[in-house]
Amino acid sequence: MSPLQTPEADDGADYSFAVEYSGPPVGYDLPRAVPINVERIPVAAVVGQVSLSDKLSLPVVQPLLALDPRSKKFSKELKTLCPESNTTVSPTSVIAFERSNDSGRDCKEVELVSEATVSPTSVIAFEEREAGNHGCLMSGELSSSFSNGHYGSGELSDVANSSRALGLSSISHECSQELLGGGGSSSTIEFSDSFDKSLGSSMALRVSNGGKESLDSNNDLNQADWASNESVLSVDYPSSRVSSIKAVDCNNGSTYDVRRPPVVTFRDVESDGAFDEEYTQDEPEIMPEKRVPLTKGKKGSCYRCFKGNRFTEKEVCVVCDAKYCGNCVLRAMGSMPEGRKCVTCIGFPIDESKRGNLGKCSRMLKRLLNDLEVQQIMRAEKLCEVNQLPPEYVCVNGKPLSHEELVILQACPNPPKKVKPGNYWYDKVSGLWGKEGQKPSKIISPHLNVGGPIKPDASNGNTQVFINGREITKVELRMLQLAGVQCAGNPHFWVNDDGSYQEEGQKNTRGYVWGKAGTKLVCALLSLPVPSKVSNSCGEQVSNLVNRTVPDYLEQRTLQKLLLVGYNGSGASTIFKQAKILYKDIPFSEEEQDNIKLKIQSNVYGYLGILLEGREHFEEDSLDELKKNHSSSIIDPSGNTDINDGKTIYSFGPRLKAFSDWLLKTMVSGNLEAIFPAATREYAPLVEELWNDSAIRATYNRRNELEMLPTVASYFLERAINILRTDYEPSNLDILYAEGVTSSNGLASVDFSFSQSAPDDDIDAADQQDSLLRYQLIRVHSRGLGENCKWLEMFEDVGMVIFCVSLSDYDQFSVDENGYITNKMMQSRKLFENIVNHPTFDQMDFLLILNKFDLFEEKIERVPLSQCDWFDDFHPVISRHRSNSSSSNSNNINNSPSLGQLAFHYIGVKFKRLYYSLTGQKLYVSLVKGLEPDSVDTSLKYAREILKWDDERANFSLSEYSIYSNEASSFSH
Ligand SMILES: Nc1nc2c(ncn2[C@@H]2O[C@H](COP(=O)(O)OP(=O)(O)OP(=O)(O)O)[C@@H](O)[C@H]2O)c(=O)[nH]1
Ligand SMILES: [Mg+2]
Repeated sequence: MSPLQTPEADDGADYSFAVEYSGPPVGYDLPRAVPINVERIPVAAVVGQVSLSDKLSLPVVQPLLALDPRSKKFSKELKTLCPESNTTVSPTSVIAFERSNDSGRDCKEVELVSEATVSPTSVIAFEEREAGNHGCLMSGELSSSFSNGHYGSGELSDVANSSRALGLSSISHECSQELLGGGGSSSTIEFSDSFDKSLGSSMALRVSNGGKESLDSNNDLNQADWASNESVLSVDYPSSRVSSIKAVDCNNGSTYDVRRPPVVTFRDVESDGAFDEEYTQDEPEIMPEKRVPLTKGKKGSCYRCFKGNRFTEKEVCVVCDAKYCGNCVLRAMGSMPEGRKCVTCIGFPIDESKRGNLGKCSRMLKRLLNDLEVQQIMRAEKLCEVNQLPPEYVCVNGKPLSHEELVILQACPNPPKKVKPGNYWYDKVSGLWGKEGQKPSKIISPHLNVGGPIKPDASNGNTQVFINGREITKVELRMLQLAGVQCAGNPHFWVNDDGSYQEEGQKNTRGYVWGKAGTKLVCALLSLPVPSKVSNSCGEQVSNLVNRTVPDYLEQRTLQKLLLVGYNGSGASTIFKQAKILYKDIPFSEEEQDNIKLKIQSNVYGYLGILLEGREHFEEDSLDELKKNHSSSIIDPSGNTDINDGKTIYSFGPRLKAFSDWLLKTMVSGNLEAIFPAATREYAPLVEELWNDSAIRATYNRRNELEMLPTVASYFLERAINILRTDYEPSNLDILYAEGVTSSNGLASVDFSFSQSAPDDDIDAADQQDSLLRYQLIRVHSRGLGENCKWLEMFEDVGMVIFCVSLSDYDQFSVDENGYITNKMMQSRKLFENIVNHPTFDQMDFLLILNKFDLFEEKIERVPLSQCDWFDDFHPVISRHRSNSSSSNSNNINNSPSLGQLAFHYIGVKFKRLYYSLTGQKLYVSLVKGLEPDSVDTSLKYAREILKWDDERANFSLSEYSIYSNEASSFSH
C-alpha cells in the first residue's frame, strides 16, 4: 500500500469511521464520538497518502446519545490527556469526527473522539460552538504536539493513516494558539478540504513542523485524485465560504496548485488576520452557525413528545429550529424570557434566518396564552439583547462592523431597513447602500463612519460609468439616462446626498439626479432607492437622533411587491384602482384628482363623438331607407315622411349640427385634449342640449351597434351633463370606471397595507400583525413591457405576479402584433406564457385573476365558449334543475353551479394545466368582478395569503415536507 496514494471516497455511503488504535493500552476514560443527527453522517476525511484498501478495516463510529454540542467538556478532558509537552504523534492515534446536519444547510456538529483507544499523546479535538464574536463558524481545538524531526518514512504512513481517519465537517478560522502544538511549538497543522459529492465534507490533516517538513508535500500528491474530489459543501455548507478560501501554503503564504481543492490553514491567532479576510470574501450572506436541537424524533414529529406528524401544528425555536406541538411547547420553552426558544437555548443567539419572524406571533401561542403574555413574549423576542444582530455579522465595504458602528448605522436618521447578516456596500458621499454585488437598495444617511472604503466593484456593475468610485449597475445607468443625465464616454460622477452631481474633476454641478418629477417614479419601478425626506433635512437629523429611543430593528416592515399585469382591456387597471380605493385613506391626491377629472371629461367628449358619428351613419341609413321606400311607394299613405325635408329621427337642428361637426373635426385632428379645460366651460350648455336632443337619444338607444363605444360609456354619458360642468369632482366610482386614468406611461404603483381601511375585517391580533406588512402593487401595462417582455427583468424582486385575464374576451377578436386578427383570449394566453416563461420569474408565484365574471356569466348563456378554439372541449354537464337565467343563479334552489361557474372552472383548469406544463408548479386562480370592491378585496387578500404561506414554508425546516399540498388550489369562492 503506497502511503502517497489518495484514497477514493466515492461509494456514496454516509458514515464515519475511526482508525483503530493499536498502541499500548491507556488507563484513561476516553471521550466518545457523539453524533447528533444520525441521518447524515459523512465519511471521515480520506485525504491521507494511503488509500483505503480491503486490508484495512475501519470501525464505524456508531451514533451515540446526544450531548450538548457546545460542551467544552471534551476538549478539556482532552487537554488533560494531552499535556503540553513535546510528544510524538502516535502512529495510530484515533480521531473521529461526526457531523450532523439537520436543516440541510449549514448546521454542523463536530464532536470528537473515538470509542477506540486513543493514544494519550495525540488527541485532536474539534468542537463546534456557536459563532463567537468574530463571526467564525466554529472553533477548532487542537491538542497535539509533535516532536521535531520524527517524521521518518515509516512514521509518515502511519501518521497518514491517522490523518486519513480525521473527518472534519466544519472548518474554523479561529484556532487557539495554546492548542496548536502547545505554545512553544511552531508546528502548523493544515487541513485540506477534500470533498466528494456523495459524501460529507472531509478534510485532510497536514502536519508540518517548523516549516521544514510537510506530510502531504505537493510533489507527492496524486493530483488527479485531488482534482476529482469535488466540493460537496454546496449542499451541506455555505459553498461561498469554502470557495472563498484560498489554498495557502502555511509556510510561505503562496498559493497552491490550483488543481488542488481549497486548503484551510489553522494558524496561530497572531497570523490569522489575513485568513479572516479570505474567509469572508465573496460571501453573499454571513450566516452564523446554527444550533441544533438536542433531540429529534421521527420526521415531522414533536421534538419533545415525538408524537404527531408534519401536519401537526408546531411552534419553532428561533435558535435551534426544534419544533414542539401544542402540548409540549410551554414545557419545552418555559416562560420564554427571550421569546420562542427551548429552555436550553435561552441565552443563545437566534438563527439569523428567522430574524424576520421575531415578534410575529403564531396562532398556537395565541391559543395557549393570553394577549398580555403573548405581547410580552413577542416584545422580549424582538428586544432582548441576545436576540439582536451581532455587529460583526454585518460587513460594510468589506469590513465587519464594530458594536459602535452598528449603533451608528441603526440609529442614524435614515438607517438601512432590515439589516441582516451579510456583506453590504455603502457610498458615504451619496448615502447609497446595497448588498455587495447588487444594485443599491436604499439611500441611507450619508457620511456615517462605518465600514471600510467603497470598492469600485462593490455592486458588480459593468457599465463603465462610475458614481463616487463605484461602477454602477445596468439598472442605475438606465435610471440616469431616464433622468436625463448624460452618460456617454464612461463618465465618473460625483453624486452628493442631495442628488446634485458633477463629473469628476469638474467644479460645476451639472444637475440633480432626482430633480425630474418622473425620476422618482422610474426609480420606484426599477426598484431603485430615492432619497427620503429625512436624509435630506440635516437640521432634523440631530433631534431625530436624540429622540430616537426605539431602534430601527423594531420597526422592520417588509414591503412585498406584487406585479399586476394583463392583456389590454383585461381590467388590470380597474383592479389597481380598486386597490387604491380599498386600502388607501386618500386614494387619489388632489393633483391626481384634477388630472383624472380632465381625463374623464375628455373621455366623455370622446364618447359623445362616437355617438355623433353613429348618429350621422344612422341618419344616412334611414334617409337611404326612406328614399327606397319612397321610390317603391310613390304615394305615402301615412304622409309622415317628408323626404324632401331630409329629416329623420336622427337629424339635428343647425346649431347642434354645427357643434357636432366641430367636435368631430377636433377629434379627428386629435386636438380634443388640447381644448381643455376651456371646452368644459364653453360647451357645457351645448352638451346638455345635445344630450337631451331626441336624435342623440335615438342614437344612444342603438348604442349596441356602435362598436367603438365601450360598455362604460353609458355610465358616463348618463352623467354627461354633470361631468362636463366646471365644478365636477369625480367620485371614486367615476374614477374606477374611467378609462385611461391609471397612468400615462404604462407604469403605476401603490403602497398599502391591508388593515389600513377595510372596516369589515374582524381585526384580531393576527390582522394587527398584518397591518405591519406593507405591499406594493405595481401595475405595468403589457404595451410597456417591450419586445419579448424585456422590461420584466426590472421586476426581479417582486414576490408574486398577478396576471389578469378578461373572461369575456373569449369571443372577442383583435389585431395581434403580427397584424393577424386573433382571438383576444388566445392573445391573453400568449402574453401569459411569455411572462411565465420569463427567466426573471423562475420559481415565482403566479395568481391568475379571471376577471369580468359579471359580463362572462351573462355572455356565456348566449355565446358558446367554443368561440375560442382553446375551449372547444367544454362540455358542461348541466343540471336539469339549473335555473336558466344567469341573474337568478344565486337563488338557485339546489345550488348547482351556473353555466358561468362551470365555464370559469373549466378555464381556470385550462390555465393551470398550461402553467403546470411550463413550470411544473401550481397556479393560483381567483374569480373576480373587477367593478365590485369586495371581489377585488377577496382576491388581493388571497394573494396575501399565498405570500404568507411562502413565508411560513420558508420558516419550516426545508427538510420538512410542506404542509401546503401541490394539489390544484381551490378557487376562491
Ligand atoms: N363589467 C365589467 N367591466 C369591467 C370589469 N373589470 C374591468 N372592466 C371594464 O373593462 C374596461 C377595461 O378595463 P381596464 O381596467 O381599463 O383594463 P386594462 O387591463 O387596464 O386595459 P387597458 O385599458 O387597455 O389598459 C374598463 O372599461 C373597465 O371598467 C369587470 O369585472 N366587469
Ligand atoms: Mg386601463
